[in-house]
Amino acid sequence: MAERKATLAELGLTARDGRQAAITGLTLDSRAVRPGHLFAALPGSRTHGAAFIATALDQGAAAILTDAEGARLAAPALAASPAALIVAEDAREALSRAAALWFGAQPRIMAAVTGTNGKTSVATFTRQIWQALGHAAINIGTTGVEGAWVAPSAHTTPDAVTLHRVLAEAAAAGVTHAAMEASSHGLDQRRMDGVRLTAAGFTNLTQDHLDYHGTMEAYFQAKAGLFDRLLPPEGVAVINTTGAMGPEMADRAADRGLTVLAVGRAQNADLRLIATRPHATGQEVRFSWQGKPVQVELDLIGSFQAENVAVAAGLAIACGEDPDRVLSVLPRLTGVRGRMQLAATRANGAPVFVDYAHTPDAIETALKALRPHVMGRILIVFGAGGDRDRTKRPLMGKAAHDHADVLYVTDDNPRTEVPAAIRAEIMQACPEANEVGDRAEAILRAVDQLQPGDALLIAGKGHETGQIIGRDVYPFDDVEQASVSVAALEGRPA
Ligand SMILES: CC(=O)N[C@H]1[C@@H](OP(=O)(O)OP(=O)(O)OC[C@H]2O[C@@H](n3ccc(=O)[nH]c3=O)[C@H](O)[C@@H]2O)O[C@H](CO)[C@@H](O)[C@@H]1O[C@H](C)C(=O)N[C@@H](C)C(=O)N[C@H](CCC(=O)O)C(=O)O
Ligand SMILES: Nc1ncnc2c1ncn2[C@@H]1O[C@H](COP(=O)(O)OP(=O)(O)OP(=O)(O)O)[C@@H](O)[C@H]1O
Ligand SMILES: N[C@H](CCC[C@H](N)C(=O)O)C(=O)O
Ligand SMILES: [Mg+2]
Repeated sequence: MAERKATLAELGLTARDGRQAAITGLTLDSRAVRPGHLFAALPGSRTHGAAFIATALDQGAAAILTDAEGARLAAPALAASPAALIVAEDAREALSRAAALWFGAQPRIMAAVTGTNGKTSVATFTRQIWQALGHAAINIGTTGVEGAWVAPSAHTTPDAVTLHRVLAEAAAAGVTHAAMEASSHGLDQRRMDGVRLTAAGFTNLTQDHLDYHGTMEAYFQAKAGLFDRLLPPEGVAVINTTGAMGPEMADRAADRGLTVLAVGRAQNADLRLIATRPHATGQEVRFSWQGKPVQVELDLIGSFQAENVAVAAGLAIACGEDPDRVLSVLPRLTGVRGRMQLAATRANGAPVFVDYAHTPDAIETALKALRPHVMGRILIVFGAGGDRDRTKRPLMGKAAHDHADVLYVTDDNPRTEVPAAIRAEIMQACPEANEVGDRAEAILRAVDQLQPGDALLIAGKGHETGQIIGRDVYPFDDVEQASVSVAALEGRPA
């Protein structure tokens, strides 16, 4: 097959001096530049991509897309090159729009969800609802691309080039519906500008990622970009108005003239969550759709999951599904890997749950969700990630102190930080905790303590399969460690 080429105009770009180029591909990583490629030299958190323009030109780049600073930084290399130079006010946005044009196809119906906690759950449930209603659907996010088409993913919101490639390949494979996670980093970095959305959802906003955004206000503004910028005027905003900062986000969407479909516990919500009744393996939930009550059985633990299901159902409805049919398939939803997952059970009946809670609010929510299921004590094993928001660490410690009975503070991806220093920051707020740096040992010790009626929550890593120490990733899986520990203590093979 002849190599595909596009003009700059076909990618919505104009070179500074009107130069033309025949583009054979797009990339934002100089290491991936091939002859004829457009290299996007983007401003980064560590360096400016302009530092790699000379290398990209040496490798045969036909065009460079950058911002004014990048053009200034790489002026000598650019002056000596025949490559076209495109200087954009926001080079990230220009790259995303060019990627959308280069790859072209997207699933016909696309929904995105943002919020501090619950994105993966909502995106997965939305995909499951669509599949149950007979559509070829995928979800894209922290756990990769899943559903009717499958691929791994390094990011919750993939970079613009990867994302648009995935959307085009999935569409070519027949996928008609996609639900994706919009992370605050992804929104801030314009990774998903160019995605054609039918609806967008919001779960909640509580503290995380202040290392990146600086303030909660800036974090909120990044998330609000989904409704301010990405959702087209005819799009529907599905908002959990009883989630933290839900009313503020609903106001933002309404101010722009978007249709708001309110979900959650508020009396006037379009899709209202009236009550939940927990039992051993799930919960009975009473919803109402525009005033008409419906009772459904959910095979999921935690009333927060009922809220996530409400956002997912709202998204499916906003994308055109019949509300009665959407509500009728909710009992078929299955849990997301590493989200309140029952990982093992001791011979005395005590369960071990693995959950991805890695923020103060998520730890509190997960522990409170477990309480109605537990007559004895709740034990928790948790840590906090290195090279991430430091200020959340004591708040995570406090949430565990306030809502669990026995605490084990351990390591969770220390990355390049000193693990003991991270643990000390958590333990400022929970000095009574047992400190066990080695995560496998912490899990074993906690499992050993389980009495009849107790439950253990292993928080923070969920579906992850590695422990990041320094720049190395060591195999580690909380679910596996839970069953290995139970087996070792019960004297039987795992
Ligand atoms: C803070 C952050 O978001 N960083 C992401 C960002 O990097 P950056 O722009 O800061 O890159 P940089 O290292 O300063 O380099 C600047 C530019 O030079 C380019 N470069 C760099 C080196 C080289 O040899 N050649 C080259 O061209 C880079 O591609 C980049 O465009 O763009 C890179 C390329 O797409 C990402 O790989 C990188 O993700 C890093 C690894 C990361 O850890 N990101 C996390 C925080 C993240 O994005 N997380 C969210 C989820 C958060 C949540 O909700 O929990 C996510 O969506 O996954
Ligand atoms: N609606 C919610 N409210 C509060 N906490 C929640 C909610 N949904 C999930 N959580 C907690 O957050 C954890 C992560 O859930 P999930 O993976 O769905 O969120 P996420 O937003 O995708 O996270 P990430 O930002 O890491 O991608 C869960 O394991 C649970 O502890
Ligand atoms: N997407 C989140 C995941 C955090 C998970 C936790 N295990 C950690 O490493 O902090 C982040 O990168 O902040
Ligand atoms: Mg996620």
